[in-house]
Amino acid sequence: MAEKAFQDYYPDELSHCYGCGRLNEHGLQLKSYWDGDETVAVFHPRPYHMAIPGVVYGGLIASVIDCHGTGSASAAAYRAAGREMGTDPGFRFVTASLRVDFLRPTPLGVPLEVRGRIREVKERKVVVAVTVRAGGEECARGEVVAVRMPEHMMPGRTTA
Ligand SMILES: CCCCCCCCCCCCCC(=O)SCCNC(=O)CCNC(=O)[C@H](O)C(C)(C)COP(=O)(O)OP(=O)(O)OC[C@H]1O[C@@H](n2cnc3c(N)ncnc32)[C@H](O)[C@@H]1OP(=O)(O)O
Repeated sequence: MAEKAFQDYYPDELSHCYGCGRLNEHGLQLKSYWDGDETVAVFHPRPYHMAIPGVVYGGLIASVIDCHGTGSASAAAYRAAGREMGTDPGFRFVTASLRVDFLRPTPLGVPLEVRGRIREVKERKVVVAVTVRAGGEECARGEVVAVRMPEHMMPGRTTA
């Protein structure tokens, strides 16, 4: 059986995110995995993910960093707790802060390798450093501060 991506463990009601929701047919459907102590995702930008001809749109790059970071945060919290992903109670994270540095133009037409390194794991917060490479060259890097999703953000909850 093929390895499940972190995002494949998200419950249905939390699988509609534009960047990583497996149930969002219009979204990017990013898939992230462990690779030793790092996390990795490969994303193939479409021709319309364009900034200027030949160059990937920066917002797309920010989106893949964001969702790779929050997925990695969830996986890291499970690993730190010695638990299997998908077991209850769930470690669900949202983005508190997203920083992106664009180091050079990211070429369209080649896959992007997105790698995460877990910088910090606390009870409510995980910090993930992320790099984006195209054709082996680092084109962007960023940092995601992910915080445990507040109960009031759960779908169907209307009160804080
Ligand atoms: C099986 C797995 C399931 C997984 C399902 C997942 C589905 C995911 C779906 C896909 C999602 C895709 C992604 C998306 O698109 S998620 C959508 C975009 N994000 C949001 O809408 C979040 C909106 N913001 C909030 O709700 C609150 O501000 C949050 C919850 C984020 C923090 O609330 P609150 O402020 O009350 O938190 P705290 O006081 O307990 O602080 C806790 C720690 O966090 C640190 N901090 C806080 N803010 C920041 C900041 N701006 N920079 C740096 N650090 C910050 C803080 O210093 C503290 O650190 P420390 O002092 O402990 O060191």
